[in-house]
Amino acid sequence: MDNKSMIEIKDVNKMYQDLTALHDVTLNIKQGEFIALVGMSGGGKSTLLRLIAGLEKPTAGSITVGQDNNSRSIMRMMFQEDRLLPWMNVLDNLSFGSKDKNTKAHAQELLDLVELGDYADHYPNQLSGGQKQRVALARALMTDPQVLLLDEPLGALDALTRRKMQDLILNVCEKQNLTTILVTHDVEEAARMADRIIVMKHSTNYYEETCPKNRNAGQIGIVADRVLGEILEEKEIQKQTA
Ligand SMILES: Nc1ncnc2c1ncn2[C@@H]1O[C@H](COP(=O)(O)OP(=O)(O)OP(=O)(O)O)[C@@H](O)[C@H]1O
Repeated sequence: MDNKSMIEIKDVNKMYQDLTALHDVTLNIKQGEFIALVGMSGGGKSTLLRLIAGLEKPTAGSITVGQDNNSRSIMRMMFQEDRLLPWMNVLDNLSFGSKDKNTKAHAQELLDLVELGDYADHYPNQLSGGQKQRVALARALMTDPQVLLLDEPLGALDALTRRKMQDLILNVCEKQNLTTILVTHDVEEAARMADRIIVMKHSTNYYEETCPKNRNAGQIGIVADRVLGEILEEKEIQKQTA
């Protein structure tokens, strides 16, 4: 693994009985890079994320995360549902399980980072969907991860809140220099947020699109259209081979 690589995925295959969920995936993800995984339903996005997280093992190939062997501890995952504990206030949700006296101060810093500094003593049922997701993001950052895995975290939010969350996540990832992998169904979200978009495919193993830096709305639209074109083409190929 070279110095700047954070995640190396080499010739990865994943079978579930006789179903091929992933076929020969090779990807090199650099430290600080923001990757979006998109593609047809069933294309293997969540499978790849689970393999990277170490929740499942590849059938063949290898995945290396970080520069040392203790790689799993540097990753945190965030899901569509916030998974907060309803009987604990926001601060306790973040500091739960730790006896370190600095933990609450760290939790408060992270709440400030996600713009919820004044909500430490609120309970989850007193928060909006977007606020709960911001708490979930702060909680994911409690152990100072280097890699953030996001499985459709904004899927349940309305369009305006979703847009605000996209900016907030980008801001947080940049400030914390996180390597981030986002699974999303929304090609525009991918085109807005990612440095690189990976379209998961079965006909070939994947298609890749590098996004321009400091992109404007027009460029986001062009990238989103191109990515959508790739997904539709894959859908057509699958229809013909079915
Ligand atoms: N635990 C499992 N057991 C058997 N098959 C599975 C399992 N997990 C995933 N699969 C299959 O692997 C393929 C890829 O699934 P995966 O959930 O990774 O796709 P996805 O791209 O994330 O889909 P979606 O966009 O619908 O969430 C699918 O055909 C799915 O049915």
